[in-house]
This record gives sequence, structure tokens and C-alpha cells, in this order.
Amino acid sequence: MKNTFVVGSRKSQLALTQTEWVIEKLKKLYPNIRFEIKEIVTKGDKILDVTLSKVGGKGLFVKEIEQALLDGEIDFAVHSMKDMPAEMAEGLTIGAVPEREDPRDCLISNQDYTIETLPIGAKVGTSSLRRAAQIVAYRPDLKIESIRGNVNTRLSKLETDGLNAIILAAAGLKRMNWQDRITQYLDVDLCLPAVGQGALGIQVRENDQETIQMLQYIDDQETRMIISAERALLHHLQGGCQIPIGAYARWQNDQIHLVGMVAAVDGKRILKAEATGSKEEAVSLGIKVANQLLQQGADQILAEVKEGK
Ligand SMILES: NCc1[nH]cc(CCC(=O)O)c1CC(=O)O
Repeated sequence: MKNTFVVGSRKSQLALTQTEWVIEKLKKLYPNIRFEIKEIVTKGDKILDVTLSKVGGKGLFVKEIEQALLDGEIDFAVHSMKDMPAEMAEGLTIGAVPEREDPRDCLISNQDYTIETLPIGAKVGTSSLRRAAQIVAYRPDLKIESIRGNVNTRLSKLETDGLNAIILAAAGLKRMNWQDRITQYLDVDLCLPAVGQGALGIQVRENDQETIQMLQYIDDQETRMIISAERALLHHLQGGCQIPIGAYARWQNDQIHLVGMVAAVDGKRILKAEATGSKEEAVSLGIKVANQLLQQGADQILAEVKEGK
């Protein structure tokens, strides 16, 4: 085996922490191999002042990294699964999906408010349409403020922008060892997570058997299967991370239970569907739940979001 692998990563602190976590796992298995990180700036990192749904285009956080893979500048890349578009670039594949971190969203409030105790009309920061819709459905009085930027920036905006709370993925905070900042974990019934939230996807060239073989030992099959159910749902709904779609699959008595959600941006309509299936049916389970959502009218909601209504 070659003795150095070049690993692509976005350069945000969270992305680098995740990449280092993967490298630590690999180093335990392969103590004599060197892993070199190559930092790559993506379009999503550059455009920090616009709501992502308005920027349009899928894969804002991954395109430049995928190109580096295709050009052979890097051997593999560590992504947040949540940032991966439903459709992957040709010639690339996910070589490993390590065990999932906490999939939930969480509330961070300097005044220790919970979603239940926030004062009437309180300001809650999030740039995610999915989070905004579900929060407003639960607490219609709350004012949603758009905040972009990486996790550090968003935490500082809590103070500088006079927000009462912000919503973030618990996984990012836990990975950075900032879980002390979490005021409340939001139950998945209240705020269904994004597809793949809390999981990492390690992307490789489809024909790079050496790297694929090396990575297989950090693949967690149970995570991979539930993620494939969630991603099949996303794919069937033709969604990206910029539309209010949620999905959460978990293991229940050796079967996969999948819940899917499509929300109108104003939170006035929240469609949910669920189903259970065997692990061999992970992908068809995703399609089944997506079809149930479409039957309930999800296609109309998605069309409205895309038209920017
Ligand atoms: N798009 C930003 C992004 N991509 C992945 C994570 C967190 C880690 C994860 O969900 O795996 C975040 C930040 C957030 O949503 O709070």
C-alpha cells in the first residue's frame, strides 16, 4: 500500500475536526501510513451573506472537493453527509460511512431558555428552512432570523445579533467538544433532522480500489444502511439541503424505521410519513416514504419553495 494519502477537507474548524477524527481512526488501523490534509475552499464557504436557498445550485459545500478528487489532487474527502447532494458526481462514490453522531438539532440560548420557555416573540437564529418551519409550527409567535456562517460565527452571532437562541446540529457541537453550550436537545418529533445529519461520508474515486479497501474498516454498516434509506427519500423528492425536507431513520428490532417530512416554509403545513422495512429494503423504504409524502401534497410544497414563494 502507498504510504501517504492526501485527504480533502473544507477548512472550517468543524470540517477539520471531523477530518482529524477520521484520520485518528485510520491511524489506529494503519500506524505506518501518513495522512496529509489538503484544505479546500468551497463556494458555500465564500458566499456567507445570502440564504442558501437563494444561492441555488446543489452541492455548494462539496463541488470543489469533488473536482479535486476527480483531478487526483486528493485521495479521499471527508464530508458532512448532510452537505452531500442527493446525486453524486460521476466517477465518485462513498467509500465509508463511519458511526453516526447525535442526529438531533439543539437549541443554544445564553439565557437558558428552552423552546417552551422562550418569551413571546423571541428571536431565534437559523438559516435552515427545515428548522425554521418546524420551530414556527411549534411556536408560531417566535421570530426567525437568518444566520449564516460556520458554527463559530453562528455562536458569536447569538450575542452580537441580539438573538434569544439559535438552532444548530448537536453533532457539530459534540464533535468540537462544545456540548456545554447546548441548552436543549430538540426531540426528533418536534424537529426532524436533515437527511444524513450527524453522519460523515468519505468520498473516493469509484475506481480507486486501494483507497476503498483501506477505508472499509471504518465503515459502520448500520449507519450506512439507515443513511441510504434517508438519502433515497431525498433523491426521490429531488431535494437538496436548501429545502425543508427532513428524514430520520433508526434501527428498531433489526428493522429500519424511517420518518420523512416536507414542510411549507411558513410552517403552516407539515407533512409527515413513516414506514418500517428490512435492511435489504433500505432504498425502497426511502422511496416508499417519499411517495407517501408526495401523495399528501409534498410536490406542491416543493414547487412553491423552488419558485421562491
Ligand atoms: N451545513 C452546515 C453543517 N453541515 C454539517 C453540520 C453539522 C454536523 C452534521 O450535521 O453532521 C453543519 C452545521 C449545523 O447544521 O449546525
